[in-house]
Amino acid sequence: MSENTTQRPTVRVTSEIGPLRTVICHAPGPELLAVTPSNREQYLYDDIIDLPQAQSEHQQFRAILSRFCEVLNVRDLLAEIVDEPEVRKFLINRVMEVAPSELGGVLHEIPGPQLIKQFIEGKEAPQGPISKMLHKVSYELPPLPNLFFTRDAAMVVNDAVIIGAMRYAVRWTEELLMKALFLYHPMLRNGGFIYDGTEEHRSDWTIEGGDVIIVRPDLALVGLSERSSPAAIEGLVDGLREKAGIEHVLVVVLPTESPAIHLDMIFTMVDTTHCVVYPPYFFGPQRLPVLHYRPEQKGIRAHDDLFGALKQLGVDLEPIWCGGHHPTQQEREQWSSGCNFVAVRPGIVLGYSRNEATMREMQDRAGFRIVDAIDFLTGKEVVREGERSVIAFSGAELVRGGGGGRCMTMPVCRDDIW
Ligand SMILES: NC(=O)NCCC[C@H](N)C(=O)O
Repeated sequence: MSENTTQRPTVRVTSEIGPLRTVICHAPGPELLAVTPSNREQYLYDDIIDLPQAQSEHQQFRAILSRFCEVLNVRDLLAEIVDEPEVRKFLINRVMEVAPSELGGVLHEIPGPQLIKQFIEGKEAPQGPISKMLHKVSYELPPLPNLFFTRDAAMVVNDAVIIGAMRYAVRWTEELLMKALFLYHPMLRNGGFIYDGTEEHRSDWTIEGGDVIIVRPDLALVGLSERSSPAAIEGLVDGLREKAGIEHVLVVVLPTESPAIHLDMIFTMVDTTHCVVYPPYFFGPQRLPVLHYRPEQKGIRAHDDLFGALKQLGVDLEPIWCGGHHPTQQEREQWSSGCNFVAVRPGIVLGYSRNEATMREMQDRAGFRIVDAIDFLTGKEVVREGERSVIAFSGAELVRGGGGGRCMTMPVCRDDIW
């Protein structure tokens, strides 16, 4: 196979909002059925998802996206490369390191589509007498119920790629699937890895995509969160400068105990001039500290709020308050991914319709038109470029997985806007 880094890159992301051209998603599948009330915490779930309902919500989400860009699916992309001996060997050997079992030899013999199915949906181990008696199931290959949050296990920054170093082992196989795609898939040629989480399993060296936000080609926000650690962020910044031209990193320091696992659960950009935020974390005495890190100078400077720090770097962003101005609604809607929008054009974003107070705020304070997903898909409502709109889709089941529109998309190509 030809090397994915020797030809001109096909991936490029220099902002959060530039016109989206290509995005990677994963339609939730039977892997979600592995989650039960007794193991949900281990699988990083707050609740149990109804699969058919989640699938239909996700289908609607992808249908909206596909009106604006090419939507690639993890399964299809893997299917297109898995029969290459090098890819198959990479996947099987590396997955066996993460989840060792007797299966290795068997996996080499099974057809490509079945192999991918087992990697994603997992493979139950035969029940022994104790498991039978105790009504327990174990897995030889772990299922990946968080894979539909494609944002987290890989990130494109400019022309280069970060492979996540996932905080919890239940998401480690996701890193490998993503790495295989960026290593071998001809549609995903890139400028190389800035950081490769598959080589990094120290528990205090972790970085996940929900914590990486590209504001400008030279400026990234990184959340220091439950999921992304100081050591990994420090390890990342030199690579961000050398491989991706990032000169400024603003580290937003989230509290250790937080309803937000990632930065993108409290902050997303929705236009060149606007972002949606969880107010208590940015305004008032509980606001989060921000550290300005300049890789080139190795220096660090503390700021006491994000907006001040951004202004000093020439970024003037107007915050829209998630949940509006009522604390109860702010908290409720933050929980249901009310800050978590994905932009398909500057000023055109997708978000969960249940977050009504946030939507009203976007309408009243920033002139966003609220467009119902069905009306958009049936052509009853048209979204025009240059006219601010939020396409509101239902995600009552999807949200139980712990994320929203941004979490469910990994942009691989956006037009530059600055
Ligand atoms: N960027 C995001 O916030 N992604 C959501 C990930 C949810 C998933 N259940 C997790 O806990 O990892």
